[in-house]
Amino acid sequence: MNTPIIIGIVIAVLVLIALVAGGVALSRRRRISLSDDSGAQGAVDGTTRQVDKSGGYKAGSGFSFSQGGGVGLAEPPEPTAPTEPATPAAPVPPTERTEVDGQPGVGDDASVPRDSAQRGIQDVALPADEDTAVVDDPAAVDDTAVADDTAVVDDTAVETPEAAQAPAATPRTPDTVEVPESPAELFEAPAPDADTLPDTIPAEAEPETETESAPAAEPDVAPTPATTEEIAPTAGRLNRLRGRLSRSQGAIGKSMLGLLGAGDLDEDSWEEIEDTLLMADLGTTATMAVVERLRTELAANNVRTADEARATLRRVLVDQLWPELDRSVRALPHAGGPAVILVVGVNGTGKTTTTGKLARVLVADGRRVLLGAADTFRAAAADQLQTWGERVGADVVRGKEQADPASVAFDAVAKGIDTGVDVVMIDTAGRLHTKTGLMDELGKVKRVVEKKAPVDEVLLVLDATVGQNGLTQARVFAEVVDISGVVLTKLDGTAKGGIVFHVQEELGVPVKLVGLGEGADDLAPFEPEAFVDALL
Ligand SMILES: Nc1nc2c(ncn2[C@@H]2O[C@H](COP(=O)(O)OP(=O)(O)OP(=O)(O)O)[C@@H](O)[C@H]2O)c(=O)[nH]1
Repeated sequence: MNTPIIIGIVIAVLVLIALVAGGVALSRRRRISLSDDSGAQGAVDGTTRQVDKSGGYKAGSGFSFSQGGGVGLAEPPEPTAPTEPATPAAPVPPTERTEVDGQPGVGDDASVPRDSAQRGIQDVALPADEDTAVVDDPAAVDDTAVADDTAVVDDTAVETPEAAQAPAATPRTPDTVEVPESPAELFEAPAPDADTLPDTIPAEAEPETETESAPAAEPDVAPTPATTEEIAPTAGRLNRLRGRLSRSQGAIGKSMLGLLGAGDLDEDSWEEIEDTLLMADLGTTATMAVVERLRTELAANNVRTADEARATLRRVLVDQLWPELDRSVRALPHAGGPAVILVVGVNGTGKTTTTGKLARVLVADGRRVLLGAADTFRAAAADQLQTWGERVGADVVRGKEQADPASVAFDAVAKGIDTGVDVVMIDTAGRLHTKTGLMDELGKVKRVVEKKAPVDEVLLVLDATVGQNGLTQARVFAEVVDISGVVLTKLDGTAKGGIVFHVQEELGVPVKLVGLGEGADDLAPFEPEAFVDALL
């Protein structure tokens, strides 16, 4: 063989080797093989972190409360403009009801309410000297939104409390509360569901009739009974919530880890991963972001083992939950007045239950809590709240059925200032005959309360089991009031825990609390790391 032929053969072999090597590298970038190396020490990034596989949600640090500075009204309602999320999501204009699954929508009611015909928004009397505070802030009042707000205010109708002189509220430990020695006691005697508790409202506790012309009577404050149920220490009782996210764990965590650990990740696998996330209700934006980051990180970090993949998945999911957001509930008193929390949402999402559960946590924390039953739409709602008040050791201000909710809310805040409580929590109505009626009423409740004290926190309660409809509801509420936090309830009853990602993405507002059951202590602070650990 002559030399040129030998050189040609060598060059051909070299080219062939280069092509094969290039092909392998390319295929490795597109397909990621994972071996089951769960016993191996050392994970990606050199850490040796052991991931909790128990599926337990451990919000070990308890609830975080802070002082608020007041939450303003949302921008004057642009009828079709959705609230701008912090991270731009595909703009979806608020629509009328879109769901077809029979779940309640904003302003819907399953049956025609018995008082729908005569119900309207009534005028509430306000002190004259405080009117200017609101008039000064044109954004705070949109009288076009509340048709009968234009009526003349009767200054005599509400006694003006000495708000400025109200003593600064100091936390105290209620002496009627017995704290159990061990959280185990709570397992032995779970709290009954509020809905199933007997109606304990005595006949004489029925509120006085409120009329526009008559001077407002002292708000009807339901007295706290002498003894209350035992309240669990918040830190210990959160252990009870272990396993409540098991359905979402199966749908997100197990599915994702199964796919990532199955071996070669080709395009079909990535499509399956995408579908898994979408089916768990993460929404398109969060799903695409998670998939994109997973692809990049798995390739860049040369992830090869299932443990490494799990660590990567955990990091990506936690980051997508915006762990840097402030999730403290603004429930601490300030500047001589109580914190004011407005609890809003459609009917049946768990507003009253959440109000009761949160009041329970606050009371256990040594705070004095006053509850305002501004859901005057149905008497049972106020009764339910009053039952909660009795359980947790909080007074309740309520009005007559069909009383103006804004008036009840105003009375509650006034009473809270007078009596020096730490926090006033106002439970609002979740239904009216029309969406417009509900929103007008809610906007008015907030504006009227703000004549007395700033609203520190507006908690939107969403039912995690209703999926996309919850987002539609959320957008409608966000148009009317500045939502400062979301409470996602019934996460125990759904495999779609991914809604947490979607809600935050959509509203740009942090999920602060999660409801994980019907029990009095089944409310937990939302912690991204603990939540993701519970899923994986
Ligand atoms: N499984 C589960 N059920 C919950 C949770 N939170 C609330 N519920 C239940 O949901 C139902 C409705 O709760 P409510 O608190 O009455 O809801 P609401 O929003 O106040 O309803 P309206 O007063 O009609 O506006 C009750 O049976 C609660 O026990 C939760 O986190 N998990």
